[in-house]
Amino acid sequence: MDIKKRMMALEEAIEKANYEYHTLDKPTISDFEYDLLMQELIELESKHPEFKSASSPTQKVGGVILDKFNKVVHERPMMSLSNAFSDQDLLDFDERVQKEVSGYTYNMELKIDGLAINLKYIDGVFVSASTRGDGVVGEDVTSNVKTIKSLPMRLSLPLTLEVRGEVFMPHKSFEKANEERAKEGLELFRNARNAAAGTIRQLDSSVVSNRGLDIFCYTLVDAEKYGVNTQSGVLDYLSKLGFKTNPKNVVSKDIQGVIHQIRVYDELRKNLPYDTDGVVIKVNELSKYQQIGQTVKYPKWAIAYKFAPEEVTTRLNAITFQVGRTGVITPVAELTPVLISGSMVARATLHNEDYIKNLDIEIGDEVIVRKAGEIIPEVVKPVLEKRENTIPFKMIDHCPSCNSKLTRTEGEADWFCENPLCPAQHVGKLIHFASRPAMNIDSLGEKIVVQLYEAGYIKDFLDIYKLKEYRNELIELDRMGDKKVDNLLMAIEASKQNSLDKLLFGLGINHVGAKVAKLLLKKFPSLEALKAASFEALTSVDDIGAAIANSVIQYFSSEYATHLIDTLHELGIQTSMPQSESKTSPLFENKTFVLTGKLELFTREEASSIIESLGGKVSGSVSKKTDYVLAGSDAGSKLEKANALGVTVLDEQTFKEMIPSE
Ligand SMILES: NC(=O)c1ccc[n+]([C@@H]2O[C@H](COP(=O)([O-])OP(=O)(O)OC[C@H]3O[C@@H](n4cnc5c(N)ncnc54)[C@H](O)[C@@H]3O)[C@@H](O)[C@H]2O)c1
Ligand SMILES: [Zn+2]
Repeated sequence: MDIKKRMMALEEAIEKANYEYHTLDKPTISDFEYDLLMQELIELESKHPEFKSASSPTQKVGGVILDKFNKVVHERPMMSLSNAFSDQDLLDFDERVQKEVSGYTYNMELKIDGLAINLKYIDGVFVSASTRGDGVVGEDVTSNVKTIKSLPMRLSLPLTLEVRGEVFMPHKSFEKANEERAKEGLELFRNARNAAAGTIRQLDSSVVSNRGLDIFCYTLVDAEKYGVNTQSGVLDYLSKLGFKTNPKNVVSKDIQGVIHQIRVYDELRKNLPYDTDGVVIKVNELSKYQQIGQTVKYPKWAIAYKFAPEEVTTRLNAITFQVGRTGVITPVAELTPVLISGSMVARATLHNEDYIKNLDIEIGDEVIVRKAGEIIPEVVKPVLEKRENTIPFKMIDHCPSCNSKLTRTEGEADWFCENPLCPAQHVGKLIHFASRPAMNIDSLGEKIVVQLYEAGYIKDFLDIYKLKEYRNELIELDRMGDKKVDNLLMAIEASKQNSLDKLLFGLGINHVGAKVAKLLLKKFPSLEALKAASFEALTSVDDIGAAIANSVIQYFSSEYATHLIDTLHELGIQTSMPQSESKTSPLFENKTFVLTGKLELFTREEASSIIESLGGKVSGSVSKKTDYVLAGSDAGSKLEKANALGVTVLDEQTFKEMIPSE
């Protein structure tokens, strides 16, 4: 296997997951799967540092910051935690700590599955709250956090301080929120963490106040300034000041004690009224932190032990089939609903035909289902001892949507519907096209796509742009009305201005993910140029291999592609990158930039797209490989690091002057 390709594929998969999880609050893979991808990438990077990219997700904290909130620069970065999955990982962690310091103990806390929030108090009065964001810049969510009843508005002492904690949604609130959403016909929250994150990042505070969020606080920034010397002491002190802290923390004198206590926590957590996804182990003595140090992403004096996914037994009542946008058929287990890790599960993936056959799963079996604070639960195996009156599984041979005969290529696991007119595939493609990372037509969600498709208004995404001719008819549709239709039409018109890489990604060409779309357009800055590109020309682009090239050629040689390009012209949708964007500049070409602080002349997106369009790269963290750091006001640790490494720091004015004029 080509290691470099694998690393790039991992990066792309992790970045997609990060975006869906941290920005959209709508993950599509489980935390368990995510952690596996991340572990694999970390391992490959340590074996092949030559292939490690400066912008690797292993070097970055969390997500993108939403524009709808004001931005807040954290005076002290809000970091992530490194992970442990086994006793051995914990022993290794302890060994690393021992190399740096001695005479320490460990404080253990439940890892609450919510989102980290930074709280500021001045003279004992609550003033503001922000999300972690990318660790350096977060979102101002003061008015939403204010609605949390257990958060003290005034402390028992008139202190000025910064406290951090986890905002979470207790199971009761989660169930109530989903009941209400079900009544209103809204999409359900997938789990309590996503519900909490989605709630905190929504604009209407009155909605937030009804959602029953709660908070456990665990960090006091610069605690030693307040005469506190241990992490367990921080928890006591915070509690005295009036903060809610989690009472289950335990101090352990060594790593053996930690390993023992984790077993206790794993039992205990099953009966808690909120989700936990692990245990956070921190060196207890704060004075040792500096000596032990930190990486760009996490402190070395703490680690998060992640619990193995929770497994539950239930009955498999039926197996149904889903058709994806590429025509792939996925068997789905229809289960007797059970509560797993705090959410009700009624369906789980069975992956493919071989998975079911290899595990010997039959309809009517009691099955073990796994889910760890996560999204798509999976059937782990049947309980064979309990088998009674089951029906053997038989793979279907015709598409459940269009009834075409299914095909399966030798050596591959999946069955496909290859009918280009298959309705289920069309709907899947339309949903993908409108999704945020693609054309970002916010008001064109899954339900509306299905509705418009079934009513015959959109068959193909080009039809989306013709919807405005049917305004009056659309208003008459169920659950529509003029306001909704006008919003929809406006969002559609606005999407015409998107840069071409979003459109190219939205086309859903096999192997052309968001990152590959950008790479391709750098060299071939229009759909016409892509259509004309030869196999050799395509594969001459760094990181573009034969599979991608073949897939692009196949797509653009179809009659449909010619029709597509013509129609896009007629509709007034860009099929080429703006002129200036396709020029490169020697000052930018192959240079790596890092942005930090508050920019005034440009938004971060503008600065990034200027850099990328001129041939440069934008990375999230400063390293020796960084060429320039563009620093706005209030720049923090990245600026310090740049200075320490001798990286050139630009102010905005200088940066502006570097941009070639037309
Ligand atoms: N499913 C997906 O698609 C997807 C995508 C991205 C991330 N994730 C999940 O998020 C994780 C990575 O996110 P991360 O960078 O926030 O790391 P993390 O969740 O592993 O650990 C850091 C976070 O733990 C939280 N925390 C809870 N209790 C704490 C305590 N007592 N003390 C200190 N911190 C505490 C804080 O919010 C802190 O920011 C992944 O391991 C995965 O589980 C999932
Ligand atoms: Zn079909």
